[in-house]
Formats: sequence, structure tokens, C-alpha cells
Amino acid sequence: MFRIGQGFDVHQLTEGRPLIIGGIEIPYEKGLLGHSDADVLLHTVADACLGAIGAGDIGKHFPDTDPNFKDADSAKLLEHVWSMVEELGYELVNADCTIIAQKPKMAPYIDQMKTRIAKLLKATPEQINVKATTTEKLGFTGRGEGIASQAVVLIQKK
Ligand SMILES: Nc1ccn([C@@H]2O[C@H](COP(=O)(O)O)[C@@H](O)[C@H]2O)c(=O)n1
Ligand SMILES: C[C@@]1(CO)OP(=O)(O)OP(=O)(O)OC[C@H]1O
Repeated sequence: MFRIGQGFDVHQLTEGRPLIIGGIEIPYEKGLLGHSDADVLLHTVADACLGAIGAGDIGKHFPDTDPNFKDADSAKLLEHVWSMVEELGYELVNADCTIIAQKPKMAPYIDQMKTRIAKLLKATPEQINVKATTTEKLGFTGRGEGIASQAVVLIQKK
């Protein structure tokens, strides 16, 4: 049996924070603001996984009012979400993700992100696709006020 889930997330860009996307630290003058490390890409993958198993969203499992998740490593949150997926007897078919950012250029980091996400989802990098797009300087992403991400995850019963 196949199940599919999708995720969408946005975080504000601000000075004085590291920029962590897809579990990779990217050199940039600003970073993403959040209760956790604000890894917008891993949050969308986690939400897509939770969507696929009908288990709500990351805010439900890791509330931003809980001090345990302050500055949390989103890779650890995704690891936990993936263990929930595996406990139900599923494995990954594939994941497709889009980072929506005017700047910085994501292309040099895409392969590292794929490898990192693949490891977290007990899959191979070939099962993971990560894309990036600007919004042609339009909207909040285009003005560099924040970064958005989308992901779709397909799972199947082992
Ligand atoms: N933050 C980004 C945005 C885009 N890219 C790459 O550039 C290509 C062109 O972007 P458009 O918004 O003009 O479609 C895109 O296909 C990505 O490969 C990037 O690396 N980082
Ligand atoms: C990850 C959590 C928990 O630390 O916080 P944030 O980093 O603010 O991320 P968000 O995508 O707003 O929601 C999920 C949260 O509960």
C-alpha cells in the first residue's frame, strides 16, 4: 500500500543566526529564525512524512512552547518522525522537495542536503530530490525576508 504526504513551511531570515537548510550549514549573512534551528527544509520533509501516515504535523509532536525543543536540531526531530513511519511498517519510495529562496544560491549544497536527508530517511540519495527556486524578487521570499520550502513524500508498506 502506498501513502503520500506533503509539507510546507516558512521561516524568517534574521541577522545573528546560522543558516541551516537540509541539515547543512550554509555560509550567509543571515539565518532562519525559529524555536528550533529553523531548518525549513527538514521541517517540510517531517511534515510530509507525518502527513503520509496521517499523524498531524511537527507542531503537534514538537510544540514550540516546549523548552525541550528550544534550539532543537531538526535532524533529530526528523529522525524521530521517520521512526514513527517505520514502526507502521513503511519504507520510503521517494521524496521531492523545493526550497524557495531569493538568496543564497543553494545549488552548491544540494548534493549534501540529499545525502543528509537520505540518511535520515534510511534511503539512498537517488530517492531524494532537492530543488531550489527564486521567486524572481517577488513577495517575501523575493525581498529576502524569509525562506519557504515544500516537500512531497511517498511511502510504501514493506
Ligand atoms: N536560492 C536559489 C534559487 C535558485 N537556484 C538555482 O537557480 C536556478 C534558477 O532559479 P529561478 O528562480 O530563476 O528558476 C534554479 O533552477 C536553481 O537551480 C539556487 O541554486 N538557489
Ligand atoms: C520545530 C518547532 C519546535 O521547536 O519550532 P520552530 O523551529 O519554530 O518551527 P515551526 O515550523 O514553526 O514549527 C514546529 C515547531 O514546533
